[in-house]
Amino acid sequence: MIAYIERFVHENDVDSSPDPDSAADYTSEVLSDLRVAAAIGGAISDAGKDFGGIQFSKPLAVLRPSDAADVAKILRLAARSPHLTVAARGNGHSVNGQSMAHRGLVIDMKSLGCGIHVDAAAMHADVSGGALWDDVLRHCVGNYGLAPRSWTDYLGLTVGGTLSNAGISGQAFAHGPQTENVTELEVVTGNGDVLVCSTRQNSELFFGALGGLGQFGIITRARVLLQPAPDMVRWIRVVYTEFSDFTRDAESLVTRPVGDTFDYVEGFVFVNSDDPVNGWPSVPLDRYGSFDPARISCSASPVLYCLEVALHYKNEDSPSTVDTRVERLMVGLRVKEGMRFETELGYMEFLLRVKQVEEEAKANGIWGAPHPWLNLFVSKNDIGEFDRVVFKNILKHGVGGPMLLYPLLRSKWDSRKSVALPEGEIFYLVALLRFCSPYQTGLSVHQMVVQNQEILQSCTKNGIDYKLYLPHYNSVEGWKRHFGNRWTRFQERKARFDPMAILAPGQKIFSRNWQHS
Ligand SMILES: Cc1cc2nc3c(=O)[nH]c(=O)nc-3n(C[C@H](O)[C@H](O)[C@H](O)COP(=O)(O)OP(=O)(O)OC[C@H]3O[C@@H](n4cnc5c(N)ncnc54)[C@H](O)[C@@H]3O)c2cc1C
Repeated sequence: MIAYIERFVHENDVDSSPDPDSAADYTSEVLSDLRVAAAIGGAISDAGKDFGGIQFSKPLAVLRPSDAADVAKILRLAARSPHLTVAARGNGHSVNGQSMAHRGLVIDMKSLGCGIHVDAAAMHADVSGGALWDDVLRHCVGNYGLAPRSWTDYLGLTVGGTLSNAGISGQAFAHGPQTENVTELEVVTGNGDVLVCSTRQNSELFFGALGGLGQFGIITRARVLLQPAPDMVRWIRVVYTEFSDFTRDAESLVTRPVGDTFDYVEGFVFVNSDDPVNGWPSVPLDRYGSFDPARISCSASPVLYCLEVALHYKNEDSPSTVDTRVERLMVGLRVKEGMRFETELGYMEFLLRVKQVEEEAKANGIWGAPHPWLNLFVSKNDIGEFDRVVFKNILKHGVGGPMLLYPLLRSKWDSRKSVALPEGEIFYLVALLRFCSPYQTGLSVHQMVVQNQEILQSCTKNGIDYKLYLPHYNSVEGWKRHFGNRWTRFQERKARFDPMAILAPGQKIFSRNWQHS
């Protein structure tokens, strides 16, 4: 049964966009067909905004289904209208309106509940598409001593939301993104069919939905692979002044055989200054650590680089065993004296590390402020040029937040899935995680958006091979360029699984009458 519906009342609605099929009237019909009482006038403004805080929309209603059958019912009813669209909203942590449905229906995926069922013998968990990853972590580790293999840095995201993109963090070099660590999905297609899919069953839907930007169906369940959870983590940062040293060491670590390298490899770029957010103070791992700028040569560039690695271990491992393993893995890395920082913490604490940042940012009022983030995958061949043009020039003063930079391996990404990647085996994630402090002087939100465009234009001008991660374009031409020779396959999957283009309108890829235009 649908658990609850909130419906938007267009009071003082000055929106002049066309409403060709009297969508509001039609929604009333849909709601009455669902045979549930609509809570009219409830606040649904949350569904009209997202973490990015740049795009806003006015949905007609927010629906809170309790299972896949309810979701199917909503989609079948929406299909009876020529214009109604439906967006699955995970935790709304998109930054460009991707989980919105302007004048459409928004499904609150969290209403499906966590629904986490672990099969310890088979080493997997069946998890609701609306479950948050931090709930998955707590349940699996707390009750079974098991954990998913691949994560995101921040876990306040839903399983369906990250699987619709990729889901990457410092484990992805070894295990692939989260999309490579699920073996089965239950998906409600745009046709309103509830299908179980895997590499062997309904495989086209399985490959399409993973990284599919919500275009082919709504993921209501995912089977997530598990591994034994460690107890503790040794977390290390190493600072480099030379970009080539940083990339050489990072690439060396991610290309070593699994078991012969760290369990987690990431990195970031920071500003060579005392700026508390972008500069030296952002490096030490604990409050007692300090960064000694005297160790940085006067001729160093305006930005510096930090490799970040972590090693898992068990409580029963002696400190000397852990030290020996760490030092063996550090051999060959170009670590300068005084430029290594480290700490030890519990595995759960490590995976939940961004939660603390969230709490502090909420207290400072910057969590709720706009986030004009830009995420890119840049080919290894062009990352040196990217560093020269973007980090050392356009971003030499930072972005008011982390600038992540770390290598990933294309061979860990199944090309049958929907994610678009640049050429070559090694490519880099570049994540410009901009935060706007209400109290800080610096670029305005608009200027940050313009700077993002400037970065992309510079990439194009300099022939840099890149793809947007968490992509957004406002034109079909942009999407065609993004998918390149995979665009035809993407369209064919759309025609098969969501031919009326009901799903995920906030991605702005297809419109409801796309097959006739
Ligand atoms: C603070 C923060 C940290 C982040 N860290 C990382 C990171 O480390 N690694 C990383 O890879 N990403 C990261 N992201 C990006 C994040 O993975 C994506 O934005 C993701 O889509 C957010 O999940 P969500 O549940 O909020 O999805 P939403 O924003 O609600 O939805 C995203 C898209 O997926 C669709 N969708 C949602 N649920 C489903 C479903 N069940 N089935 C089908 N489609 C669905 C929506 O319609 C929408 O199009 C981060 C984002 C934030 C805000």
